[in-house]
Amino acid sequence: MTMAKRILIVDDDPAQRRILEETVKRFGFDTRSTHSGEQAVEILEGPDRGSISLVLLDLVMPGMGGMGVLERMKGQAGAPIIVLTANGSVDAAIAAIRLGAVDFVIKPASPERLEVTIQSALKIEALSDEITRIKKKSEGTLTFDDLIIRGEGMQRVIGLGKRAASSTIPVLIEGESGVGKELIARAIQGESERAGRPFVTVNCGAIPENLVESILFGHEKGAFTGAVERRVGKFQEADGGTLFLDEVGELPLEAQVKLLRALQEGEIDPVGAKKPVKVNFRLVSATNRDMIQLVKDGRFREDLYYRLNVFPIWVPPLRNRSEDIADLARHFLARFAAEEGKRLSGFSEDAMKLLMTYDWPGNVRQLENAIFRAVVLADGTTLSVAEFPQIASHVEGFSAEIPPAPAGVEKPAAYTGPALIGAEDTVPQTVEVRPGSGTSALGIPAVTEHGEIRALEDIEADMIRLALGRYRGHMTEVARRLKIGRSTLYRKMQEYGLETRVN
Ligand SMILES: Nc1ncnc2c1ncn2[C@@H]1O[C@H](COP(=O)(O)OP(=O)(O)OP(=O)(O)O)[C@@H](O)[C@H]1O
Repeated sequence: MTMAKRILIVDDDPAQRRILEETVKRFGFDTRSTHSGEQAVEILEGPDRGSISLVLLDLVMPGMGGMGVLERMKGQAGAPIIVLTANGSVDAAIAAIRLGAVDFVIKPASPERLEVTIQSALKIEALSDEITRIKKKSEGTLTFDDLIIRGEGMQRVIGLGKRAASSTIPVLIEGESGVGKELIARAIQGESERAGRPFVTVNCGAIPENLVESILFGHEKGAFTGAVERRVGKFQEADGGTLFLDEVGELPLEAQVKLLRALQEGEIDPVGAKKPVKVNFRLVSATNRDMIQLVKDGRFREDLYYRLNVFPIWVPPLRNRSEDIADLARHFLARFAAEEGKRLSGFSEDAMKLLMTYDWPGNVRQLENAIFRAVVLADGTTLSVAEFPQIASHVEGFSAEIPPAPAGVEKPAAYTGPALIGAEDTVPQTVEVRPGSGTSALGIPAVTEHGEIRALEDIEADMIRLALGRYRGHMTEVARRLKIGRSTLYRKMQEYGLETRVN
C-alpha cells in the first residue's frame, strides 16, 4: 500500500535501541532512533515531525527523561507516544499516561506485546474520521455537527445546547445511561468561547467517598495522612474551561456544600489550605437519577440542585428517537469494521428492521456494543439478524431461531454457537474467557464447574481480563468502561496478577 510507517525510538541505551529497532523493523515499520529526550523533542517539533507515526519512549534517560518529553509534548497534536518502563514501576506508567502517553510497555518488552501495543495505537490513529472526533474531543472543539443526530427528537437538545454554549450558566443534562450526555457536554464546550480549553470529567459515582473532596478541590501537602504531596483538584484543572460532573447525584453531602460555595463565590478551599483559591470554570453536570427524588430523600441539597439546574437539558432515550438508529448503526459499523479489519458493507434488511424495533434500554452505548459484537461475529459482508442473537431474542418475530439464554443455570445442555456469545442480560456459563483475545472473550461464567456460585473476586478478575481484551489493553478505556479509576485498575491488575497477560 503506502509507505511503511515510521516509528521514532528514544532510548539512551544503545543495545536496547538496537533491539527495539530490529524488532520494530520486523513488524514492517521504518525506524528513526535517538538517544536523548532533547533530540526527541527536536524531532517531534521539527520540520520532519509529520513523518513520525508513533514514538517509543524510554522513561529513564540522562538529561531530559521520558517524562520531560511528555510534559513538553502535552497538548500538542502529534504522533502517539508509548512509554517503556522498567519492570514494576507501574506508578511511573500511570504518571506517563496522565501526561498523555497512549500506553505503556513494561521492559523487557516481549515482541508480541510490543506489536499489539503499537498496532492498536496506530489503528486508532488510522481511523481518521473517528480520530478527528476524538481529537476534537480531547482538544475540546467537538461541536454538535460531529454528533450523529438525524431526527427531530434531538433537535430540541441541540437547540438548547447551542443556547447554553453562548453563556456560562450551569447546565444540567438529564437522561438515561448511555444516551450521550457526555458527548453533548463536550459539544457545548466545543461550541462555546471555551473551545479548546480544558474539559475535565469527573465521574462522581466512581470515586471513593473519602477522596471526593481531595480529588475535586485538591489538597495541601500534609493535609491528611497520605497526602505526601500537594494535589491540584479538578476545579483547578478545569480553570478557564469546563468541569463535567457526571453522576452528580452521587456526590456526598460534604462535597455538595463545597460545590455550592464554589458556584456561589467562584472560589474553592483545597483540603488543608489556609486560603481559598479563585477558580474560573464552567459547570456542566449530568445525571441519570431522579434528582428531585434525591432532594426529597435528603441525599441531595435542594439549594445546590437549583444552582445546578439553571439550564436543564433532557436527552431522550434512544427508543424515543428510532429515526437516529440507522445512522448511528452505520456509523458504528464503519468504525468497528475498520478497527477489526473486516469488509462489511452494511446491514441486511431484516437486521436493520430488528435494530429499529428493539427498545435499547442501554441506549446508544448498548447499540455501540451490540454492533461491536456483531462485527466481531460476522463472516459475510453484511450484518444479519444472526449477528444480533441477544437483541433478536428480545424482539418478537425475530426470536424464533434463537433460544433465549437462561441465566444462573448450571451447565447448559445444548448451547451451540453464537447464541450464547455476547449475552447481554444473561450470564453464559461455559464460554471461556480468554485473556487478551478480546474478540472471543465475550462471556463470564457465574458458577464453577461444580455448579457453585463463583467468588466475586474471580468474576471481577475475569471482568477486568475481558475488558482488557475487549479494549486491547487500552487502560484509559478499560478504566472508563469499568467505571473505576485508573489507579484502582492498576492495583487490581497487580492483585490478580493480570499484568503479564495484558496483550
Ligand atoms: N449522537 C451520537 N453520535 C455518536 N456517538 C454517540 C452519540 N450519542 C452517544 N454516542 C456514543 O455512545 C456512547 C455513550 O455516550 P455517553 O458516554 O456520552 O453517554 P452518557 O449518557 O454520558 O452515559 P452515562 O450516563 O452512562 O455516563 C459513547 O461511546 C458515545 O460516543
